[in-house]
Amino acid sequence: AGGGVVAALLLAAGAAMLAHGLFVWLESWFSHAFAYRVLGGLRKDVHRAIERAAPMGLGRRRTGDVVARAMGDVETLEWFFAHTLGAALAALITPSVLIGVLTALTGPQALLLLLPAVLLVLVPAVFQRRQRQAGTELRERTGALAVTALDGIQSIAELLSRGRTDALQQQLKDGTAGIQRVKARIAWLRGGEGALVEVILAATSLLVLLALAFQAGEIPLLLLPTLSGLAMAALNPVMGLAGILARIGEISAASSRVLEILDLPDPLDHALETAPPPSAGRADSAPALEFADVRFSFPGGPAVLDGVSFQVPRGQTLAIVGESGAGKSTLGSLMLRFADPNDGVVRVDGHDARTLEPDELRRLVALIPQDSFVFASSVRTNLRLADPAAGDEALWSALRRAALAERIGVLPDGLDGLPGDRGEGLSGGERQRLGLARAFLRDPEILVLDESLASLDPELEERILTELRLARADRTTVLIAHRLRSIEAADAVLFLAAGRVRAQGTHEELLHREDYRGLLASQLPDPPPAPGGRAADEKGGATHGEPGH
Ligand SMILES: Nc1ncnc2c1ncn2[C@@H]1O[C@H](COP(=O)(O)OP(=O)(O)OP(=O)(O)O)[C@@H](O)[C@H]1O
Repeated sequence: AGGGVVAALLLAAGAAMLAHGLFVWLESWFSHAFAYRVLGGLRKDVHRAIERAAPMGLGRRRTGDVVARAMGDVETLEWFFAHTLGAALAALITPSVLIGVLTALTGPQALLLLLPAVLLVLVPAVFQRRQRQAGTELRERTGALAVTALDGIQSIAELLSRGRTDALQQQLKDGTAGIQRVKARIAWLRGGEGALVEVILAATSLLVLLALAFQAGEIPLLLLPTLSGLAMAALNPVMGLAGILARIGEISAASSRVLEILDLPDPLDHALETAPPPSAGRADSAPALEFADVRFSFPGGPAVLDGVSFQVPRGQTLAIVGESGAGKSTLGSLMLRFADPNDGVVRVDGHDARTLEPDELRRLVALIPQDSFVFASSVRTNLRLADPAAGDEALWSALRRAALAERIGVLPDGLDGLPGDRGEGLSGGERQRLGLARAFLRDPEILVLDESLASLDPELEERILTELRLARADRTTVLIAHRLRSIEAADAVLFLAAGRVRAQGTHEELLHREDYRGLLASQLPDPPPAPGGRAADEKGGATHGEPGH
């Protein structure tokens, strides 16, 4: 009879091995497919949240840390999702089957094996609080190190010029040492968990042997090793699950960091987007751009714009001037719907900007920032950002109008190349012109230039302003400008001070104001002899002094 049982056991073991192999394979495939499906969505959501919030600043979060969250933390979650489901299934199925077989062969005392199985899963819980603390600290330190490394690369010229690279290296060293310390603590905790697991296993195998020894009369001796082997095999997958649960601290830290990104406040008010169909077309009589009593503040901050009202008729150019920090760039951000005002309305072509989807609005309005971002790619790719379908002819024409064709023409690879990793082989002004070439390519109805001509010499500035005028007669342009030449080129000037409209009118009109002349003092020619100048001042004060017009 013993031989029959052995044959049956061997057969069962062979079948179990096959089933196990198949299960591992399917599980791995399924879990990964599942994890990547779930987390592919998560990655997208994380990027969307960053995209929403980033133009107006990520608060006190720093780029390197945000990148660490979007990449490393999401990856940790991916690992967890990809492995936990299968491990949990295996920890359920394998012990149930094996303990069932053992119960059939040796009697109900085999059910006692459930006890160590439960104990093994509980081990991580003992260490969980401390693991979570260590996990959070590890994630934070990793993020901080990423910030230091990224800042270090981006500020390298500054650091070198100040002889501060030693300090950076020290910081990197300290950061790494800090991470090592936390990792050592985690290893210590894991070691404790491992030891506890080993103790439970050793006790179990001892008890199994003892139990089998007591039954020695009833069970063929030959079967004892097999049976005790089966008993321990029942606990194996449980240990696998316990191993994954041991990382729960790190994983919960990663997920709360990712959730923090997903919960970044949305600076846009989407409630009106579905309201009136914007396809109703533009109201030709309406100004291209209008701000009506707009107020805006950053979360928790003071008012940056405080009751700003102005209009720009279609085809006209408005220059926005004001001291540093007056709120000029913030005005530009609201035109692009990087944020919506707290109060008041921004209208584009007569439509409340909040009724236009951001993408739709940004087809009408384009912003050229002071530092146009140059991607680590070719000139062609960099330009096609503005118009993905543009052919070479259009690209060259845009480059010509941005006065950059000659410089790109002498590159060995032409449009396919780009000097430097991210255009470092171009001068500041050339990079700025690359940004302007994007504007020519796109030819938006409303163009906002935020100090985008600041790095150009006066001739180039003049030339680009002329090209912009020629390119599209009905274009409305907003120039955020410090330089006289740009301001003089505008049809009207909006003079902003501390978030309020100090005055508006033509440049000539505003020149009568002392504060306006004060702002431009270093660029204005010496004032004419006394009598005329003083009279103009007083007259200007009376006509244009009232704010908000
Ligand atoms: N992301 C932000 N979070 C909080 N406050 C901000 C943020 N960005 C700008 N501010 C503040 O808002 C105010 C207006 O800034 P803004 O950039 O609009 O000024 P600006 O007139 O364009 O200045 P500059 O000529 O120096 O570029 C400033 O006081 C600035 O400190």
